[in-house]
Amino acid sequence: MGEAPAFFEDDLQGDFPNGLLLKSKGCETAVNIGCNKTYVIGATEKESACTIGVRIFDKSTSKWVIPTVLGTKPKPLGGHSAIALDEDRILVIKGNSTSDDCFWFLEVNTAFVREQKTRFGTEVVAWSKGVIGESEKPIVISGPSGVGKGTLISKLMEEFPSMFGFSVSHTTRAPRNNEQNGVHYHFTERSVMEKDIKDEKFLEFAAVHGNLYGTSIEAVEVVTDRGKRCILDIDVQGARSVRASALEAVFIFICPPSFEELEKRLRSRGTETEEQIQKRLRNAKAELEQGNSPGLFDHILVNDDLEKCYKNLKKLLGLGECVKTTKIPVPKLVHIPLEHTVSKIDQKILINCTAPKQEKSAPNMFMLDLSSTKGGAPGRTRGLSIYAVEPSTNGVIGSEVLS
Ligand SMILES: Nc1nc2c(ncn2[C@@H]2O[C@H](COP(=O)(O)OP(=O)(O)O)[C@@H](O)[C@H]2O)c(=O)[nH]1
Ligand SMILES: Nc1ncnc2c1ncn2[C@@H]1O[C@H](COP(=O)(O)OP(=O)(O)O)[C@@H](O)[C@H]1O
Repeated sequence: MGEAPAFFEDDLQGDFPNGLLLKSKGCETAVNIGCNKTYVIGATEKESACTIGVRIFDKSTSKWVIPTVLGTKPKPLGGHSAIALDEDRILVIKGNSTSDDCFWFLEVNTAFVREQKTRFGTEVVAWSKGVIGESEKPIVISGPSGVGKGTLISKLMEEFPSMFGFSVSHTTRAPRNNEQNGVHYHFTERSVMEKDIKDEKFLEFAAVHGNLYGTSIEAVEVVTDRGKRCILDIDVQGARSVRASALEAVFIFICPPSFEELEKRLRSRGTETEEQIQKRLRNAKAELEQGNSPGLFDHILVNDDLEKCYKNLKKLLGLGECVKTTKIPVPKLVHIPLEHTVSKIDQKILINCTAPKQEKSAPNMFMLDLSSTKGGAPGRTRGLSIYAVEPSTNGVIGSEVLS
């Protein structure tokens, strides 16, 4: 086990209060959670190899513990501050970065982390990136092979390119002639995908028609980070897993007008061998039955006439005839300098930026409101809002909403 950093060794003797930023030296911060645990977050070795590691000092045993770290980590930090929000989460603010990448949550005792502790039999921590503002719920589209899911999704993305983004799944099946890696699917080896599943990189996965398919957490996040509404084309088993996950979504099942029509479409597409068609038709029977499972899908659409079905799909997504396709405005970016201090006031964090290079006119105090955050590891923590605030003699006055 590594030695305690010099600054920290001294502090361990002292009795420091819970829930406050303690000290930051180089790339490390130490935060107390409860009576017994201190989380040290930051660079492990040299500055150049600055990877954000996490170590836990257990005061009851006087031992260091290296936890299993889950979730997408923040990119190496030059410096950061950290503050305990409660017994469950630590807020980490990256210095010298903008508000689209500076707020991170290290979950230490959330429901997800507790579940993973039982699973791994180790200490577990999980990263979740904080995202400013709300985003609309992802849309899960399921239905048997050949029913027209891909066709409907393509129409939606063509008509509303700035509004929707497709979650690119991973699959072990071979690409079809017209399919591009990274666009239609991430085509991957089974062993690689199995390892990634083990490493908790997937939101859901299923074996479908003899191949593995899965939605990586990253696939959904790259879409939502761009401010777009994410569309997932996944099978019924996958839909069930997403329903059980922390991801809130709208679930739509697409039905064919008849089994004969489904077979006709599958054949006319001409992308499968006869054997593959037979397998897909056998599976379609079970999928159609499961599509009607109570509580699984929010909407069922019959894809008989394509235009009619597309119109109904748009209607249930709240896209009337005259919906504008203008870009959703990107929230104004706030720059948090390397030098800043943080303090906690209820569910709000006051960030005081003291960088000398700040423009005179630029605000240097911000309030980060966490009261309506949703989600969390294994995905993003959403719903943060940030305001510029001005200090006054009797507290904080005047605020400007930035997002
Ligand atoms: N669970 C799950 N199913 C997926 C995923 N991606 C695709 N599928 C489903 O896998 C099935 C087969 O997909 P594909 O091989 O592209 O064939 P197609 O549906 O006939 O076009 C379909 O039901 C898809 O909805 C995924 O990431 N997870
Ligand atoms: N409403 C419809 N009427 C007739 N053909 C359709 C309809 N919707 C889709 N198709 C066709 O059926 C085939 C299968 O559609 P596709 O979108 O690939 O299905 P899925 O993605 O569900 O497997 C395609 O050739 C497509 O052009």
